[in-house]
Amino acid sequence: MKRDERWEGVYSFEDSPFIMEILTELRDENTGPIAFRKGLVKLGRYMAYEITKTMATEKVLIRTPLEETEGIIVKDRRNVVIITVLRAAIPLMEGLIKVFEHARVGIVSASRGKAPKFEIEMKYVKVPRIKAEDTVIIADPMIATGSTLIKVLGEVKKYGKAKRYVIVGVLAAPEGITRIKEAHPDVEMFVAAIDRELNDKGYILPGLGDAGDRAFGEPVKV
Ligand SMILES: O=P(O)(O)OC[C@H]1O[C@H](OP(=O)(O)OP(=O)(O)O)[C@H](O)[C@@H]1O
Ligand SMILES: O=c1cc[nH]c(=O)[nH]1
Ligand SMILES: [Mg+2]
Repeated sequence: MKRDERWEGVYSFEDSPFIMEILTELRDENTGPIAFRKGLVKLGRYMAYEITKTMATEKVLIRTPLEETEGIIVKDRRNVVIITVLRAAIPLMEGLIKVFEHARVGIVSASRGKAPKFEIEMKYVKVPRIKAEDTVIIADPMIATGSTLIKVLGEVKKYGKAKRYVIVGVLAAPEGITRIKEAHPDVEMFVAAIDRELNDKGYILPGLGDAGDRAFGEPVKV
C-alpha cells in the first residue's frame, strides 16, 4: 500500500505486484466478461485484506488445547457497512465481503449521463442505519470525474455519522480524486492504481474501458 502525496488519505496498491497483475488482466481488451468479473472479485478480496491493516485491533485471551495465550481480533472488521454502487461494484463487493463477512450492505444505483454535464441519475437507494463505530466502505471500481461518488457520499451521510468513510476502487483519475476530496475531505480512498487523466468523454486513460459493460455486457435502449 502506497500513500499518494498529492492528497491526504489516498492510497494505491501500485507497489503490490500481485494486485498489478490482476489489474493488467482487467485492462487488457482481450479479457472477456467471465475473467473480468473474476478479476474484480479478486481485487475486492485482496484490497479488503490490505485495508484490515488500517483497522483497530484488540487483544484477546484464548486457550489452545495446551494452554492460555494471547491473540487479536480486528475489532473494526465487525463494524463495516459496504455500499455497492450499481452496476460495476457488484463483483467488487463480492470480494470485499469475503473479508468483511459481518458487513451490512447498502445498494445504490447511479448512472452517469453524457459529457459535458455527466449528470448522475440515482433512482434506487437502500442503505442500513449507520452507527458511530462503523467503517463505511463505498465500492465503485471507476472514479472518473468523481460526480457519482460525490452524490453517493452525500446520500449515504444522511443515514448516520460513521467512524470512517472509505472508498474502494480499481482505477481513479486525478481530477476525480481532487473533486471528491474537495467535496468530502473526511473520505479515505484506496484504489489499485491512479491513472493519468480523463478523455473528453470522461473515460479514464489508459483505464480499462466501461467497467459495467465489460462485466455485464452493453445495455441497449428498446
Ligand atoms: O466518476 P464518474 O465520472 O461519476 O464515473 C464513474 C462511474 O461511471 C461508471 O458507472 P456508469 O454510470 O457507467 O454505470 P454502470 O456501472 O451501470 O455502467 C462507474 O461504474 C462509476 O460508477
Ligand atoms: O473510464 C471509465 C469512466 C467511467 N466509467 C467507466 O466504467 N470507465
Ligand atoms: Mg458504465
